[in-house]
Amino acid sequence: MLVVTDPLADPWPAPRAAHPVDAVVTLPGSKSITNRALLLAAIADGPSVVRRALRSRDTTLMATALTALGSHVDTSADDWVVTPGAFAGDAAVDCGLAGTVMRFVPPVAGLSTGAVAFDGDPHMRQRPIGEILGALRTLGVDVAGDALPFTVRGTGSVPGGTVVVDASASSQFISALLLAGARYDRGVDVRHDGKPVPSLPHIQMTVAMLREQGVEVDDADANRWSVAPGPLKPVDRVVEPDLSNAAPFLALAAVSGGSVTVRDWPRHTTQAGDALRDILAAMGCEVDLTDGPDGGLRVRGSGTLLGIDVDLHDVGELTPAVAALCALAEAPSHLRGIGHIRGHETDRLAALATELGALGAEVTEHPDGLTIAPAPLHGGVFRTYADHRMAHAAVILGAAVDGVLVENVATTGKTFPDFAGFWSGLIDS
Ligand SMILES: O=C(O)C1=C[C@@H](OP(=O)(O)O)[C@@H](O)[C@H](O)C1
Ligand SMILES: C=C(OP(=O)(O)O)C(=O)O
Repeated sequence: MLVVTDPLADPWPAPRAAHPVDAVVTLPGSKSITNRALLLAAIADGPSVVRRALRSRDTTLMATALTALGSHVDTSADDWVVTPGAFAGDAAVDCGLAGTVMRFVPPVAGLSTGAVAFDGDPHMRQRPIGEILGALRTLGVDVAGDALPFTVRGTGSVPGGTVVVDASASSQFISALLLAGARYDRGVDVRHDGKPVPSLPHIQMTVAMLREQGVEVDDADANRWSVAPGPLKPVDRVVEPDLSNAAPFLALAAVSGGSVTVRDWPRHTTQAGDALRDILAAMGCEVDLTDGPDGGLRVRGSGTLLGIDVDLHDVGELTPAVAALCALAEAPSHLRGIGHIRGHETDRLAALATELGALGAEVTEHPDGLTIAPAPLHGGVFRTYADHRMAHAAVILGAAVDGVLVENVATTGKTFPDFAGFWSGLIDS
Protein backbone atom coordinates (compact mmCIF):
# COMPACT_ATOMS: atom_id res chain seq x y z
CA MET A 1 0.00 0.00 0.00
CA LEU A 2 1.35 3.43 -0.92
CA VAL A 3 1.11 5.78 2.01
CA VAL A 4 1.17 9.48 1.15
CA THR A 5 2.20 11.71 4.02
CA ASP A 6 3.17 15.36 4.06
CA PRO A 7 6.15 15.72 6.40
CA LEU A 8 5.18 19.35 6.97
CA ALA A 9 1.63 18.54 8.12
CA ASP A 10 0.87 19.13 11.79
CA PRO A 11 -0.33 16.87 13.25
CA TRP A 12 1.45 14.51 10.93
CA PRO A 13 -0.30 11.27 9.90
CA ALA A 14 2.26 8.62 10.81
CA PRO A 15 2.53 6.12 7.97
CA ARG A 16 1.14 2.66 8.70
CA ALA A 17 3.37 -0.27 7.73
CA ALA A 18 0.82 -2.47 5.99
CA HIS A 19 3.53 -4.99 5.01
CA PRO A 20 6.76 -6.20 6.58
CA VAL A 21 9.43 -3.53 6.03
CA ASP A 22 12.65 -4.88 4.54
CA ALA A 23 15.36 -2.19 4.45
CA VAL A 24 19.01 -1.33 4.93
CA VAL A 25 19.53 2.18 6.27
CA THR A 26 22.46 4.54 6.75
CA LEU A 27 21.72 6.77 9.72
CA PRO A 28 23.11 10.22 10.58
CA GLY A 29 25.92 10.58 13.11
CA SER A 30 25.74 10.46 16.87
CA LYS A 31 24.71 13.64 18.66
CA SER A 32 26.74 12.70 21.73
CA ILE A 33 29.93 12.00 19.78
CA THR A 34 29.56 15.04 17.48
CA ASN A 35 29.05 17.49 20.34
CA ARG A 36 31.90 16.08 22.42
CA ALA A 37 34.21 16.14 19.39
CA LEU A 38 33.30 19.77 18.59
CA LEU A 39 33.80 20.86 22.18
CA LEU A 40 37.17 19.13 22.46
CA ALA A 41 38.21 20.51 19.07
CA ALA A 42 37.50 24.06 20.27
CA ILE A 43 40.00 23.71 23.14
CA ALA A 44 42.53 21.49 21.32
CA ASP A 45 46.13 22.36 20.49
CA GLY A 46 45.43 22.88 16.75
CA PRO A 47 42.80 22.59 14.01
CA SER A 48 40.55 19.54 14.06
CA VAL A 49 38.21 17.71 11.73
CA VAL A 50 34.99 16.03 12.79
CA ARG A 51 34.08 13.72 9.93
CA ARG A 52 30.47 12.84 9.09
CA ALA A 53 29.34 15.21 11.83
CA LEU A 54 25.65 15.08 12.66
CA ARG A 55 23.94 18.12 11.14
CA SER A 56 20.95 18.73 13.41
CA ARG A 57 19.61 21.36 15.78
CA ASP A 58 21.68 20.22 18.79
CA THR A 59 24.97 20.08 16.88
CA THR A 60 24.34 23.36 15.06
CA LEU A 61 23.66 24.97 18.44
CA MET A 62 26.99 23.57 19.69
CA ALA A 63 28.86 24.87 16.63
CA THR A 64 27.23 28.28 17.03
CA ALA A 65 28.04 28.40 20.75
CA LEU A 66 31.71 27.60 20.16
CA THR A 67 31.83 30.19 17.39
CA ALA A 68 30.35 32.78 19.77
CA LEU A 69 33.11 31.98 22.27
CA GLY A 70 35.85 32.56 19.66
CA SER A 71 36.43 29.30 17.72
CA HIS A 72 36.10 29.05 13.97
CA VAL A 73 33.76 26.20 13.01
CA ASP A 74 33.33 25.49 9.30
CA THR A 75 30.19 23.39 8.86
CA SER A 76 29.87 23.84 5.09
CA ALA A 77 30.82 20.25 4.19
CA ASP A 78 30.08 16.86 5.77
CA ASP A 79 33.41 17.01 7.58
CA TRP A 80 33.35 19.95 9.99
CA VAL A 81 36.64 21.79 10.52
CA VAL A 82 37.24 23.49 13.86
CA THR A 83 40.04 25.99 14.34
CA PRO A 84 40.54 27.03 17.95
CA GLY A 85 40.55 30.77 18.64
CA ALA A 86 41.02 32.84 21.77
CA PHE A 87 37.89 32.83 23.92
CA ALA A 88 37.61 36.60 24.33
CA GLY A 89 34.81 39.12 24.43
CA ASP A 90 31.25 38.90 25.63
CA ALA A 91 29.03 36.28 24.02
CA ALA A 92 25.51 34.89 24.10
CA VAL A 93 24.83 31.15 23.88
CA ASP A 94 21.47 29.70 22.85
CA CYS A 95 21.18 26.22 24.36
CA GLY A 96 17.90 25.45 22.60
CA LEU A 97 16.79 22.21 24.27
CA ALA A 98 20.25 20.62 24.01
CA GLY A 99 21.48 19.24 27.32
CA THR A 100 24.95 18.86 25.84
CA VAL A 101 25.13 22.57 25.04
CA MET A 102 23.73 23.80 28.37
CA ARG A 103 26.00 21.45 30.38
CA PHE A 104 29.20 21.16 28.29
CA VAL A 105 29.71 24.79 27.22
CA PRO A 106 29.73 26.65 30.61
CA PRO A 107 32.90 24.90 31.89
CA VAL A 108 34.81 26.05 28.77
CA ALA A 109 33.16 29.48 28.90
CA GLY A 110 35.01 29.82 32.21
CA LEU A 111 38.22 29.97 30.13
CA SER A 112 37.01 33.09 28.29
CA THR A 113 37.94 36.63 29.22
CA GLY A 114 34.39 37.79 28.49
CA ALA A 115 30.96 37.40 30.04
CA VAL A 116 29.04 34.53 28.41
CA ALA A 117 25.24 34.67 28.80
CA PHE A 118 23.29 31.40 28.45
CA ASP A 119 19.60 30.91 27.70
CA GLY A 120 17.45 28.44 25.77
CA ASP A 121 13.99 27.18 24.91
CA PRO A 122 11.25 27.74 27.50
CA HIS A 123 11.44 24.13 28.76
CA MET A 124 15.24 24.32 29.00
CA ARG A 125 14.82 26.64 31.96
CA GLN A 126 13.34 23.67 33.85
CA ARG A 127 16.13 21.18 33.09
CA PRO A 128 18.68 20.58 35.89
CA ILE A 129 21.91 22.63 35.76
CA GLY A 130 22.47 24.01 39.30
CA GLU A 131 25.01 21.33 40.28
CA ILE A 132 27.33 22.32 37.43
CA LEU A 133 27.08 26.02 38.19
CA GLY A 134 27.83 25.34 41.86
CA ALA A 135 30.78 23.14 40.86
CA LEU A 136 32.16 25.86 38.59
CA ARG A 137 32.06 28.33 41.48
CA THR A 138 33.99 25.84 43.63
CA LEU A 139 36.55 25.51 40.82
CA GLY A 140 37.07 29.28 40.72
CA VAL A 141 34.65 30.51 38.06
CA ASP A 142 32.35 33.50 38.58
CA VAL A 143 28.78 32.44 37.70
CA ALA A 144 25.66 34.58 38.09
CA GLY A 145 22.47 32.54 38.42
CA ASP A 146 21.51 29.01 39.45
CA ALA A 147 19.46 28.00 36.40
CA LEU A 148 18.89 29.29 32.89
CA PRO A 149 19.32 32.15 32.17
CA PHE A 150 22.78 32.44 33.78
CA THR A 151 26.07 34.17 32.99
CA VAL A 152 29.61 32.83 33.24
CA ARG A 153 32.24 35.54 33.66
CA GLY A 154 35.63 34.14 32.81
CA THR A 155 39.02 35.62 33.60
CA GLY A 156 40.96 33.69 30.96
CA SER A 157 41.90 30.80 33.24
CA VAL A 158 40.26 28.47 35.76
CA PRO A 159 42.13 27.28 38.88
CA GLY A 160 40.33 23.88 38.91
CA GLY A 161 40.90 21.24 41.62
CA THR A 162 38.57 18.97 43.56
CA VAL A 163 34.81 19.25 43.49
CA VAL A 164 31.90 17.15 44.76
CA VAL A 165 28.68 17.04 42.74
CA ASP A 166 25.42 15.14 42.97
CA ALA A 167 25.10 13.83 39.42
CA SER A 168 22.05 11.65 40.07
CA ALA A 169 19.97 13.95 37.84
CA SER A 170 22.29 13.72 34.83
CA SER A 171 25.57 12.11 33.82
CA GLN A 172 26.21 15.26 31.78
CA PHE A 173 27.22 17.06 35.00
CA ILE A 174 30.27 14.80 35.22
CA SER A 175 31.03 14.77 31.47
CA ALA A 176 30.89 18.57 31.32
CA LEU A 177 33.55 19.06 33.99
CA LEU A 178 35.80 16.33 32.60
CA LEU A 179 35.69 17.67 29.03
CA ALA A 180 37.09 21.06 30.13
CA GLY A 181 39.37 19.70 32.88
CA ALA A 182 42.65 19.42 30.95
CA ARG A 183 42.52 23.20 30.37
CA TYR A 184 42.14 24.06 34.07
CA ASP A 185 45.34 25.05 35.92
CA ARG A 186 45.16 22.09 38.32
CA GLY A 187 42.95 19.88 36.17
CA VAL A 188 39.79 18.60 37.79
CA ASP A 189 39.02 15.87 40.31
CA VAL A 190 35.26 15.21 40.31
CA ARG A 191 33.53 13.11 42.94
CA HIS A 192 29.90 12.10 42.86
CA ASP A 193 27.91 12.02 46.08
CA GLY A 194 24.25 11.03 45.81
CA LYS A 195 21.97 8.38 44.35
CA PRO A 196 23.55 6.36 41.49
CA VAL A 197 24.65 8.33 38.42
CA PRO A 198 22.47 7.51 35.39
CA SER A 199 23.66 7.01 31.81
CA LEU A 200 27.15 5.76 32.78
CA PRO A 201 28.01 4.77 29.17
CA HIS A 202 27.95 8.48 28.36
CA ILE A 203 30.63 9.16 30.98
CA GLN A 204 32.65 6.26 29.56
CA MET A 205 32.29 7.92 26.14
CA THR A 206 33.67 11.17 27.59
CA VAL A 207 36.60 9.39 29.22
CA ALA A 208 37.39 7.41 26.04
CA MET A 209 37.26 10.49 23.85
CA LEU A 210 39.51 12.46 26.22
CA ARG A 211 42.04 9.63 26.24
CA GLU A 212 42.00 9.53 22.43
CA GLN A 213 43.13 13.16 22.50
CA GLY A 214 46.01 12.26 24.82
CA VAL A 215 44.39 13.57 28.00
CA GLU A 216 45.23 11.71 31.21
CA VAL A 217 42.06 10.53 32.96
CA ASP A 218 41.88 8.43 36.12
CA ASP A 219 38.55 6.63 36.55
CA ALA A 220 39.85 3.69 38.58
CA ASP A 221 37.56 4.36 41.55
CA ALA A 222 33.77 4.31 41.40
CA ASN A 223 32.16 7.75 41.53
CA ARG A 224 35.44 9.58 41.05
CA TRP A 225 37.05 10.88 37.86
CA SER A 226 40.14 12.99 37.61
CA VAL A 227 41.58 14.77 34.60
CA ALA A 228 45.18 15.98 34.63
CA PRO A 229 46.03 19.40 33.20
CA GLY A 230 47.96 19.13 29.94
CA PRO A 231 47.97 19.05 26.16
CA LEU A 232 44.92 18.09 24.10
CA LYS A 233 45.68 16.76 20.62
CA PRO A 234 43.59 18.02 17.68
CA VAL A 235 40.62 15.80 16.89
CA ASP A 236 40.38 13.77 13.70
CA ARG A 237 37.53 11.30 13.97
CA VAL A 238 34.70 9.77 12.02
CA VAL A 239 31.43 10.06 13.91
CA GLU A 240 29.63 6.73 14.41
CA PRO A 241 25.94 6.51 13.42
CA ASP A 242 23.61 7.53 16.25
CA LEU A 243 22.64 4.22 17.83
CA SER A 244 19.94 5.72 20.04
CA ASN A 245 18.30 7.21 16.96
CA ALA A 246 18.41 3.72 15.45
CA ALA A 247 15.70 2.71 17.92
CA PRO A 248 12.64 3.60 15.81
CA PHE A 249 14.14 2.01 12.69
CA LEU A 250 14.96 -1.25 14.41
CA ALA A 251 11.57 -1.12 16.11
CA LEU A 252 9.99 -0.89 12.66
CA ALA A 253 11.34 -4.34 11.84
CA ALA A 254 9.89 -5.60 15.11
CA VAL A 255 6.41 -4.15 14.64
CA SER A 256 6.07 -4.91 10.93
CA GLY A 257 7.52 -8.42 11.16
CA GLY A 258 10.20 -7.34 8.65
CA SER A 259 13.96 -6.89 8.63
CA VAL A 260 15.90 -3.65 9.11
CA THR A 261 19.67 -3.35 9.00
CA VAL A 262 21.45 -0.26 10.30
CA ARG A 263 24.73 0.03 8.39
CA ASP A 264 28.10 0.70 10.08
CA TRP A 265 26.97 -0.48 13.53
CA PRO A 266 30.23 -0.30 15.51
CA ARG A 267 31.55 -3.59 16.95
CA HIS A 268 32.84 -1.70 19.97
CA THR A 269 31.22 1.49 21.17
CA THR A 270 30.45 3.52 24.25
CA GLN A 271 27.09 4.61 22.82
CA ALA A 272 24.14 3.77 25.05
CA GLY A 273 22.09 2.75 22.01
CA ASP A 274 24.12 -0.44 21.67
CA ALA A 275 21.86 -1.81 24.41
CA LEU A 276 19.11 -2.07 21.78
CA ARG A 277 20.66 -5.37 20.73
CA ASP A 278 19.83 -7.00 24.08
CA ILE A 279 16.52 -5.21 24.53
CA LEU A 280 15.15 -6.23 21.12
CA ALA A 281 16.41 -9.79 21.52
CA ALA A 282 14.62 -9.96 24.88
CA MET A 283 11.45 -8.79 23.15
CA GLY A 284 11.65 -11.73 20.74
CA CYS A 285 13.45 -10.24 17.73
CA GLU A 286 16.29 -11.94 15.90
CA VAL A 287 19.33 -9.68 16.23
CA ASP A 288 22.61 -10.18 14.31
CA LEU A 289 25.68 -8.22 13.38
CA THR A 290 26.22 -8.91 9.67
CA ASP A 291 29.19 -8.31 7.34
CA GLY A 292 29.52 -7.08 3.75
CA PRO A 293 28.54 -3.83 2.01
CA ASP A 294 25.02 -3.99 3.42
CA GLY A 295 26.26 -5.29 6.74
CA GLY A 296 25.45 -3.77 10.09
CA LEU A 297 23.00 -4.52 12.85
CA ARG A 298 20.10 -6.53 11.45
CA VAL A 299 16.87 -6.91 13.40
CA ARG A 300 14.17 -9.28 12.22
CA GLY A 301 10.72 -9.21 13.74
CA SER A 302 9.02 -12.47 14.48
CA GLY A 303 5.50 -11.09 14.29
CA THR A 304 5.00 -11.14 18.05
CA LEU A 305 6.55 -8.93 20.69
CA LEU A 306 7.27 -10.24 24.17
CA GLY A 307 6.89 -8.10 27.27
CA ILE A 308 10.10 -7.22 29.14
CA ASP A 309 11.26 -6.33 32.61
CA VAL A 310 14.29 -4.12 32.18
CA ASP A 311 16.33 -1.55 34.10
CA LEU A 312 17.06 1.33 31.71
CA HIS A 313 19.05 3.44 34.22
CA ASP A 314 22.15 3.36 31.99
CA VAL A 315 20.24 3.93 28.77
CA GLY A 316 17.31 6.14 29.75
CA GLU A 317 17.19 7.90 26.39
CA LEU A 318 15.90 4.65 24.83
CA THR A 319 12.80 4.69 27.02
CA PRO A 320 10.26 6.33 24.66
CA ALA A 321 10.95 3.90 21.80
CA VAL A 322 11.04 0.90 24.12
CA ALA A 323 7.82 2.00 25.81
CA ALA A 324 6.09 2.21 22.42
CA LEU A 325 7.18 -1.35 21.67
CA CYS A 326 5.95 -2.47 25.09
CA ALA A 327 2.54 -0.98 24.32
CA LEU A 328 2.39 -3.33 21.32
CA ALA A 329 3.66 -6.39 23.21
CA GLU A 330 1.55 -9.39 24.12
CA ALA A 331 2.43 -9.39 27.84
CA PRO A 332 3.06 -6.71 30.48
CA SER A 333 6.40 -4.88 30.68
CA HIS A 334 8.19 -3.09 33.49
CA LEU A 335 10.65 -0.29 32.68
CA ARG A 336 12.70 0.55 35.76
CA GLY A 337 15.45 2.84 37.06
CA ILE A 338 14.52 5.89 35.00
CA GLY A 339 13.32 8.58 37.42
CA HIS A 340 15.98 10.90 35.96
CA ILE A 341 14.27 11.04 32.56
CA ARG A 342 11.67 13.31 34.14
CA GLY A 343 14.44 15.93 33.65
CA HIS A 344 14.97 15.19 29.95
CA GLU A 345 13.42 17.19 27.07
CA THR A 346 10.13 16.77 28.92
CA ASP A 347 9.05 14.69 31.90
CA ARG A 348 9.20 11.55 29.78
CA LEU A 349 7.50 9.25 32.29
CA ALA A 350 4.49 11.54 32.60
CA ALA A 351 4.43 12.27 28.86
CA LEU A 352 4.58 8.58 27.91
CA ALA A 353 1.91 7.62 30.43
CA THR A 354 -0.39 10.36 29.08
CA GLU A 355 0.19 9.87 25.36
CA LEU A 356 0.33 6.07 25.28
CA GLY A 357 -2.76 6.13 27.47
CA ALA A 358 -4.53 8.46 25.03
CA LEU A 359 -4.15 5.78 22.34
CA GLY A 360 -5.64 3.13 24.60
CA ALA A 361 -2.51 1.69 26.25
CA GLU A 362 -2.70 0.59 29.86
CA VAL A 363 0.18 2.42 31.51
CA THR A 364 0.95 2.84 35.19
CA GLU A 365 3.40 5.61 36.03
CA HIS A 366 5.78 5.01 38.96
CA PRO A 367 8.23 7.50 40.49
CA ASP A 368 11.06 5.86 38.55
CA GLY A 369 9.47 3.80 35.83
CA LEU A 370 6.47 2.57 33.88
CA THR A 371 4.37 -0.59 33.80
CA ILE A 372 2.71 -1.17 30.44
CA ALA A 373 0.11 -3.90 29.98
CA PRO A 374 -1.42 -5.17 26.72
CA ALA A 375 -4.55 -3.35 25.60
CA PRO A 376 -6.18 -2.66 22.23
CA LEU A 377 -4.78 0.55 20.75
CA HIS A 378 -6.53 3.06 18.52
CA GLY A 379 -5.61 6.17 16.52
CA GLY A 380 -5.54 9.73 17.78
CA VAL A 381 -3.19 12.67 18.26
CA PHE A 382 0.07 11.86 20.05
CA ARG A 383 1.61 14.99 21.61
CA THR A 384 5.40 15.24 21.60
CA TYR A 385 6.17 18.07 24.08
CA ALA A 386 9.03 19.29 21.83
CA ASP A 387 10.75 15.96 22.54
CA HIS A 388 12.32 14.20 19.55
CA ARG A 389 12.11 10.81 21.26
CA MET A 390 8.39 11.21 21.99
CA ALA A 391 8.00 11.60 18.21
CA HIS A 392 9.98 8.38 17.76
CA ALA A 393 7.54 6.60 20.09
CA ALA A 394 4.62 8.03 18.10
CA VAL A 395 5.83 6.83 14.70
CA ILE A 396 6.52 3.33 16.02
CA LEU A 397 2.91 3.14 17.22
CA GLY A 398 1.70 4.70 13.97
CA ALA A 399 3.42 1.97 11.97
CA ALA A 400 1.27 -0.60 13.77
CA VAL A 401 -1.97 1.25 14.53
CA ASP A 402 -4.27 3.08 12.07
CA GLY A 403 -4.79 6.80 12.46
CA VAL A 404 -1.91 7.94 14.70
CA LEU A 405 -1.28 11.67 14.24
CA VAL A 406 2.03 13.05 15.50
CA GLU A 407 1.94 16.60 16.84
CA ASN A 408 5.10 18.58 15.91
CA VAL A 409 7.02 15.76 14.23
CA ALA A 410 9.53 18.47 13.22
CA THR A 411 10.88 18.30 16.77
CA THR A 412 12.89 15.28 15.57
CA GLY A 413 15.22 17.85 13.97
CA LYS A 414 16.92 18.06 17.39
CA THR A 415 19.03 15.07 16.43
CA PHE A 416 17.93 13.90 12.96
CA PRO A 417 17.58 15.95 9.76
CA ASP A 418 14.29 15.31 7.89
CA PHE A 419 13.27 12.40 10.07
CA ALA A 420 9.67 12.33 8.81
CA GLY A 421 10.73 12.25 5.16
CA PHE A 422 13.23 9.48 5.83
CA TRP A 423 10.70 7.49 7.84
CA SER A 424 7.95 7.73 5.20
CA GLY A 425 10.41 6.84 2.44
CA LEU A 426 11.26 3.66 4.29
CA ILE A 427 7.67 2.57 4.82
CA ASP A 428 6.60 3.51 1.29
CA SER A 429 9.53 1.70 -0.37
O1 LIG B 1 26.27 13.01 27.48
C1 LIG B 1 25.45 12.80 26.60
O2 LIG B 1 25.70 12.94 25.39
C2 LIG B 1 24.10 12.33 27.00
C3 LIG B 1 23.90 11.84 28.26
C4 LIG B 1 22.60 11.34 28.72
O3 LIG B 1 22.02 12.33 29.55
P1 LIG B 1 21.49 12.03 31.06
O4 LIG B 1 22.62 11.53 31.86
O5 LIG B 1 20.98 13.37 31.49
O6 LIG B 1 20.42 10.98 30.91
C5 LIG B 1 21.66 11.04 27.57
O7 LIG B 1 20.37 10.76 28.02
C6 LIG B 1 21.65 12.20 26.59
O8 LIG B 1 20.78 11.94 25.52
C7 LIG B 1 23.03 12.41 26.00
C1 LIG C 1 18.18 13.38 26.95
C2 LIG C 1 18.45 13.69 25.68
O1 LIG C 1 19.04 14.82 25.23
P1 LIG C 1 19.95 15.95 25.86
O2 LIG C 1 21.29 15.82 25.22
O3 LIG C 1 19.28 17.23 25.48
O4 LIG C 1 20.00 15.74 27.35
C3 LIG C 1 18.06 12.78 24.58
O5 LIG C 1 18.49 13.05 23.43
O6 LIG C 1 17.33 11.80 24.80
